[in-house]
Amino acid sequence: MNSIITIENLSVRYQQTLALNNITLQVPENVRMAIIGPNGAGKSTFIKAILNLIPAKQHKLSFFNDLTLKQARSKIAYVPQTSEVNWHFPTTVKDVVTMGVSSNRWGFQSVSEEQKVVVSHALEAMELTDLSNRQISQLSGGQKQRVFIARAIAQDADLYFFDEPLAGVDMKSEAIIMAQLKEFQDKGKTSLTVHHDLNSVPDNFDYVLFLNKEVVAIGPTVDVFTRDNIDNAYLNHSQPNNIEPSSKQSGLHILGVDQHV
Ligand SMILES: Nc1ncnc2c1ncn2[C@@H]1O[C@H](COP(=O)(O)OP(=O)(O)OP(=O)(O)O)[C@@H](O)[C@H]1O
Repeated sequence: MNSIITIENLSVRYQQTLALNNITLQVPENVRMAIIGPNGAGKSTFIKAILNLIPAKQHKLSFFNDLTLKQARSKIAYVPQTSEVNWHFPTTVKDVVTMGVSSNRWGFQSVSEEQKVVVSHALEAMELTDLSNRQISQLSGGQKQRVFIARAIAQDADLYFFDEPLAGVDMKSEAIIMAQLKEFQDKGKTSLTVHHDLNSVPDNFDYVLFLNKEVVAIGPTVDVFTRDNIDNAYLNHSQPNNIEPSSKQSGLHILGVDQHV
């Protein structure tokens, strides 16, 4: 198996909270992987620790078989939760997407004609062309998500991380985003997506990581997306005390599990 990410013994602690405990896993190349688990399971922490955005306990981590994060960084794109972005920053949709192609984050004057075409295609793919000159503060939730996904498309990475790209989005945006994940895979790329709707996992992801502070299961959707693993991830693990059940867990009800975590 060609491993695009190899992780050994990754643990993360925030003061009193052990967010991730001794994660060891491999992600194969060219999968469309969903990261699922209840609120507070450590899904966002997992992505941030892999990308060295937060400190983790001593562990081993390699990308594209044997590259360090520093060596692999130019091949990696990350789309954070929209809540982590300063939407009042005075900039336009097009300028944000242009950041995907510009090595000098704010030096748009250095963008070549070729790069402008890449930006234009990314805007088109996310159906944002008409909104190109709009300030990012004046976008709907779904449009905001699509702006950052367009930036990731423009980056032309090989490995993509999406943290809850469907949070707060309308159905149109959801369809556009899911189609884009498929397109990434068709182009040989790998994506890891924090996802909350269990019902839509089988149709949209071919690989699944069930996470609840520890790895509950990981593998092809057809093998690991089972009732037992869902129960193990959502019901059988002890939960952090500070987590409130939320609407994000509605997928559980639809699947017929009647207990809250
Ligand atoms: N900056 C922080 N300081 C302290 N604790 C934190 C911090 N960030 C996250 N945590 C805690 O770490 C645990 C894992 O959080 P994380 O956000 O990774 O979970 P998650 O699975 O992404 O949750 P959700 O589905 O609600 O987004 C939770 O108990 C959370 O409260």
